[in-house]
Amino acid sequence: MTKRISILGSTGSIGTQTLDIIEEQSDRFEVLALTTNKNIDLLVKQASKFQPELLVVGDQTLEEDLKNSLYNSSLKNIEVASGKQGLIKAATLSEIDVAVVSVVGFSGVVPTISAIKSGKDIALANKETLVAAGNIVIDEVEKNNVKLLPIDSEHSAIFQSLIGEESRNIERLILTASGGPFLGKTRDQLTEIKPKDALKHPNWDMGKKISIDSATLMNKGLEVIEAHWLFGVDYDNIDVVIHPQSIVHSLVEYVDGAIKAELGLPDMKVPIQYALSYPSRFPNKLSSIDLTKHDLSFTQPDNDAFPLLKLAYEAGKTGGTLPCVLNAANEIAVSEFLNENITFLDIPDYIKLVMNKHQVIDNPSVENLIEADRWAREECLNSIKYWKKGE
Ligand SMILES: NC(=O)C1=CN([C@@H]2O[C@H](COP(=O)(O)OP(=O)(O)OC[C@H]3O[C@@H](n4cnc5c(N)ncnc54)[C@H](OP(=O)(O)O)[C@@H]3O)[C@@H](O)[C@H]2O)C=CC1
Ligand SMILES: CC(=O)[C@@H](O)[C@H](O)COP(=O)(O)O
Ligand SMILES: [Mn+2]
Repeated sequence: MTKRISILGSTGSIGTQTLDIIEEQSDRFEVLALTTNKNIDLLVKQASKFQPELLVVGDQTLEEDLKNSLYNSSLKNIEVASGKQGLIKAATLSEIDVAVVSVVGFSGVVPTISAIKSGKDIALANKETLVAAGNIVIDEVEKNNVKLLPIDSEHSAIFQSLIGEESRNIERLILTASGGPFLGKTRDQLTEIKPKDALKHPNWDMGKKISIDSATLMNKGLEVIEAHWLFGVDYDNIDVVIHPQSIVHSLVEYVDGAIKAELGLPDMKVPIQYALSYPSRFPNKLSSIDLTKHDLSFTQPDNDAFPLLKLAYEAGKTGGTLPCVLNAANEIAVSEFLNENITFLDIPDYIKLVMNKHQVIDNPSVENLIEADRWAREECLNSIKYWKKGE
């Protein structure tokens, strides 16, 4: 039977790789909806290849442009929607079996929760959704009895390492981190970092936001919180090790001392395909590794040069709206760093500033989270403006 899919964020790094897999396995999948934020040229190209029923552009001002691009073509019968409601529509289409959520940032929260409430399985790349709204997402997954399948490489590795095991036998999860492009540098050596240097990830070719998060180690902090919610493991039982080769994608240690892991070359198509084929596996010409050609090493993270990993643990342990605020302030700080309005070393300082001002709400509702996200973005931007004025 073919699986019917919506891809939220089809024009991004994960979205385009998901479509590559679907093209390679075209008898197994059917694409019913595709979404972009602004890249309507690529969206239309994707539509002509995959013939979905619905196209969505996140930026509402581009809805007319998208309609015009379709008007004089064989695609004119495709439905068009835009904005937040459009994303929800794509995530909840009655005919789909699974929503691939590969948008970036907090924009994934409401569509993901809506899809779960409509009984859809979720293939989740968008870690920010679990960071900001993990309590609600997991609640809804249980209530609606849907599958939440991780695409993030570390979480896919842990998910695979947990198959056949009882959760009470987990001693700890061990997330691997590449260390990013500045591994081994001291804080003093990070003062002159430019966005183009921070965007050069040593092992993975990814979107801009996650590439900067990898360079600051915030990506690993977000992944610790993501792992806590996905696998129900306490923060004290989640460790991070630096593994510069990104070949061991993460590990699980059990109470008897045995460790299970998933290994492979750094290639996101493997975890994407697994999320779509689960519980089965499909043969594919995906990367195969020659283990004799790789030395594997593991060291401790440097929390002085890269303070965001520790800060994310603190936010996760406090819980409530604090992880949502950490995420929102990070989204703003990363975007301001990419626009060269703040320095690389400013990123953690602004996030801490916003977190320190926040009044945490426990057991937040979706509305509480939307408000905390809005507040933290505004607070972070205002703090940046204030400090820049004083320069
Ligand atoms: N790339 C990777 O290898 C990995 C990514 N992830 C996670 O997957 C998610 C996607 O990452 P990645 O593919 O790299 O990101 P990209 O920036 O490459 O793509 C993001 C996608 O989301 C769309 N988008 C961006 N902002 C919005 C918005 N406000 N509303 C609606 N759509 C939006 C983009 O549209 P447009 O094209 O117009 O910008 C694009 O389609 C992130 O959460 C990331 O952390 C996890 C593991 C690995
Ligand atoms: C591919 C993937 O899952 C990314 O999250 C990747 O792990 C980022 O690399 P870092 O380990 O440098 O954060
Ligand atoms: Mn990852």
